[in-house]
Amino acid sequence: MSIQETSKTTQAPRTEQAPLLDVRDLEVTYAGGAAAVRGVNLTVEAGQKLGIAGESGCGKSTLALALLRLLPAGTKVSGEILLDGEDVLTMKWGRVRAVRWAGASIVFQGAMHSLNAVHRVGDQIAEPILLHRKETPAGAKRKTGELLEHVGLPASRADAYPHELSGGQRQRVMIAMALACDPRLIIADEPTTALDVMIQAQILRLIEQLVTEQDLGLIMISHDLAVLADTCDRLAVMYAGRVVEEGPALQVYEDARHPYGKALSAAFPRIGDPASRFAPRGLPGDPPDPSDLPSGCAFHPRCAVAVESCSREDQALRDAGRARRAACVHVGEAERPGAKAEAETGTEAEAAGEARSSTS
Ligand SMILES: Nc1ncnc2c1ncn2[C@@H]1O[C@H](COP(=O)(O)OP(=O)(O)OP(=O)(O)O)[C@@H](O)[C@H]1O
Repeated sequence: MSIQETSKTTQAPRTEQAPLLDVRDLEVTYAGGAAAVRGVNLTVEAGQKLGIAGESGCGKSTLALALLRLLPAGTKVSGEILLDGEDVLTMKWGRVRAVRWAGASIVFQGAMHSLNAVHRVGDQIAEPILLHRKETPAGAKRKTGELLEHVGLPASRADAYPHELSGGQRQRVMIAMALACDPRLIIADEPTTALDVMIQAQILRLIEQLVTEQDLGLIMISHDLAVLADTCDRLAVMYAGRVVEEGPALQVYEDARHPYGKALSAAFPRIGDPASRFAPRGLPGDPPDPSDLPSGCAFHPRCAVAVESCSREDQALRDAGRARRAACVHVGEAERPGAKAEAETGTEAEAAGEARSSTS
């Protein structure tokens, strides 16, 4: 699994070993002009777990919704979303509806809002099985019971209404529903938000177990880098609609190369470092308005090490060592002509940034 910066004109050949999901140059702009996803490239192979992290508003959910064409009418979407080699963006609607269950399915946060309060959970799980798998009612009932047991609930819970289940049980139902038509890819958008830590850990282990057993691809979205580092193989960090850093999950979490990745990671307690639990650091300022993005690198107004060119030029993802890639002028700068002078300015900017944050 990797995330790549490719030129808009470059089309990688579709080979027999094409990844399960191959997203190329994805751009999403909402009707009001918010550029929520900008030039995202990513791939997910079967059996792999990609975490997508970033502050609220950086475009994580928009990316997830775009993958299954769930965005509101009037939203402009361009690029390619190849699921098993088939472009979701150019499919006919009938095919999109089938792909939403059998190709890839989403587990949303807050199961109470996603489940229909007036229908038994079993009927809600059975519905896509009847519709897309064309099972008989008896076959759909049997499969529903199997799915519930698979996610750790007794088959008899099929008769329960959502309000009769705990938050963790409801989220298990959502996972069973996502698995109803045997998808190849699961997209989990903050699947454990609003659950207590013990239940959160159980749900994360369940998702991991199902992905491994069934050789599924997983995209897990969260603002919690620590949860993603614990669950996923790889991590992509988004800022203002772009992937600014990606690499092996633990390495990105423990040693991010992009100043935003570093700041995000510093905001969480370190595994094995109890002292950090009491000293998580915040990032001054707010993410930019996607309808009015800063010029150059969108992170430069908040960046403690920004140099003059950062307000003019955005950077592509580049090799940051140890299989990581980061979109920052300082990454790999030793080899770049003129880097020394900019780095010195950066040191001054860093000092100024520290002064700013210590006084704020
Ligand atoms: N339907 C919409 N119409 C217009 N703008 C939208 C819409 N949905 C989201 N946005 C904007 O797009 C940007 C990205 O939002 P998105 O929900 O994808 O971010 P996110 O990273 O998932 O945030 P969160 O973690 O809070 O869910 C935000 O600035 C948001 O206000």
